[in-house]
Amino acid sequence: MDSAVQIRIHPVVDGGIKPASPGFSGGTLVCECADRPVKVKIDGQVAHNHACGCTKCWKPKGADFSVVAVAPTDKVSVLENGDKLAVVDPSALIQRHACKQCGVHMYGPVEREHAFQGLSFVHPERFQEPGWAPPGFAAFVSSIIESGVDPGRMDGVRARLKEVGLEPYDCLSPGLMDYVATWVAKKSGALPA
Ligand SMILES: N[C@@H](CCC(=O)N[C@@H](CS)C(=O)NCC(=O)O)C(=O)O
Ligand SMILES: [Zn+2]
Ligand SMILES: [Zn+2]
Repeated sequence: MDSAVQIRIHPVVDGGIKPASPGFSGGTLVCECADRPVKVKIDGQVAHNHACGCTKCWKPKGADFSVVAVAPTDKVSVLENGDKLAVVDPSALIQRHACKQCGVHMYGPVEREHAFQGLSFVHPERFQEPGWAPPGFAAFVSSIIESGVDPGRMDGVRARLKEVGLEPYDCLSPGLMDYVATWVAKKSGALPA
């Protein structure tokens, strides 16, 4: 069997990445609960969508990666059943609000002083509407080993990511890393504000 076939990056990647709809103006994220699902509204398109291999981002069952993007926190609102939400790790930079019943992470605002302050991390695959911006790269790829992936599979995983057009990085993409470093340098005074 072709080894690529056995690699499960994520359902929205493995099934063929669908392009964004130019007219997508936002939608509603819905958790996996059949009863009283949590619903979160996002106004506008998401940005910086990517596959993330870290242990902290929510992954659907059987996937080695999450698919996660950002939206401005002021464009995020809980529509229904917010009483089912709880913050997974209050000490983390990203305050991931998960459904206590099904475990899906619904939104994760960055409130701390940070380059990403004012943004919320969301999982676009939970939109009930099509047309959201697809993932464009893969972040924290080596971190999938921390979830138990055999290190010997990494060459195949990286080859598969490249094959589907998701350049693999072991942290964020160079553009985002530069953005974060620039923010830090401006804060410390190493660069003019
Ligand atoms: N190797 C670590 C990496 C965790 C990590 O740094 N995740 C990134 C990408 S989501 C991050 O920005 N985390 C901030 C946070 O979790 O609040 C793991 O897999 O747990
Ligand atoms: Zn749920
Ligand atoms: Zn992550």
